[in-house]
Amino acid sequence: MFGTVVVGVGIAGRVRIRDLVNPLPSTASEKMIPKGFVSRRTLEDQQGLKQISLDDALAREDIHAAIICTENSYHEDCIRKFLEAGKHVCVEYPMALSLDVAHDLWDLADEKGKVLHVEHIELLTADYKQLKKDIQGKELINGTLHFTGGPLPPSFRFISFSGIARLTWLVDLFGELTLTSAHLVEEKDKNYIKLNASFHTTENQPLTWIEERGPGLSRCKNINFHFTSDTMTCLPDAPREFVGVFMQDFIIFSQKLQGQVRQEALQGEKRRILHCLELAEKIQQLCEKTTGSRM
Ligand SMILES: NC(=O)C1=CN([C@@H]2O[C@H](COP(=O)(O)OP(=O)(O)OC[C@H]3O[C@@H](n4cnc5c(N)ncnc54)[C@H](O)[C@@H]3O)[C@@H](O)[C@H]2O)C=CC1
Ligand SMILES: C=CC1=C(C)/C(=C/c2[nH]c(/C=C3N=C(/C=C4\NC(=O)C(C)=C4C=C)C(C)=C\3CCC(=O)O)c(CCC(=O)O)c2C)NC1=O
Repeated sequence: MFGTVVVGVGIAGRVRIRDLVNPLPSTASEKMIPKGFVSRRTLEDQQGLKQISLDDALAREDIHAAIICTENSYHEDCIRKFLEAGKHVCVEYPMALSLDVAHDLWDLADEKGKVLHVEHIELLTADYKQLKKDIQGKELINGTLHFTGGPLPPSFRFISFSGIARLTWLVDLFGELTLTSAHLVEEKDKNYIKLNASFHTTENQPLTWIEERGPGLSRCKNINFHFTSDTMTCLPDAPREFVGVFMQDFIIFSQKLQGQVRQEALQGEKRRILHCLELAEKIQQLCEKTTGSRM
């Protein structure tokens, strides 16, 4: 049994509390025992769960794992504290805001012999699983993934990190990428931002990622993938799965704690996460170079 706390009570944190309090019967998630939640604010009970202090969460011996759902700017500090206290960690993406920090945190997890799991629910949606199946075996000529969404607060940090889910899609679909260019358009007074990043696949085929955020833009992903066989211009519309994406991720985390995930799978996942963070960092550096300012 693994005593577990949720840290950070925003949209993701509330969903995590829901899943922790209602594990899916006959899955590894049943071994996770809710012990409370941690927040910088003083909050009333959440879905029957009590608030506890960060210090208590770190010190208590009946707490073995933390699910970190704070804004991106707090991930590093939170992960470090829980790993140092000898707890397993599940963190919402992006795990860190630089490649160095990410390496450092994995090293700390290894040193402590604890699981460091990074949520990537974008790979668990029914639509994505269908897309991956549909693309299998096709030869890419070129492609674009264009995301739009509402503005994020500054604590979600640079757009290539807050939007790492789109990068993760491209890498999971087409393999490791090489960045060829990155360009940022920002209209701060309008709360509008647009990133345009270009890559080559290992086969030298071009891919473009556009991440656009501004008031009135609804969450949407547009694809335009040209293959030698055909062209895909919309996402497949797969029926919703019975088990929600955050619950699927919670089960994977629980399986990792129980030693039920193979080493090769863990290593592959870590390699993908680090590769995406490396690309995100290179995009940030290139954008800062071209605008000449830190963002
Ligand atoms: N919402 C989602 O569907 C997903 C979120 N994530 C990740 O989860 C993390 C958290 O994202 P969200 O929960 O969506 O963000 P959010 O803005 O709802 O919550 C983020 C943090 O803000 C704090 N917070 C919220 N309202 C506050 C207030 N009025 N005063 C002080 N603190 C407040 C919460 O305690 C929480 O720690 C991010 O790293 C994000 O990238 C990842 C995948 C999906
Ligand atoms: C309605 C308002 C709404 C908000 C404010 C929201 C926030 C939100 N959703 C995210 C990802 C995500 N959010 C979802 C899904 C959901 N997330 C949800 O809050 C709900 C209700 C679903 C619906 C099932 C998924 C699958 C991702 C992963 C990235 C993606 O594929 O878009 C992220 C992480 C950063 C990012 O990838 O953009 C944020 C901040 N999502 C929303 O849908």
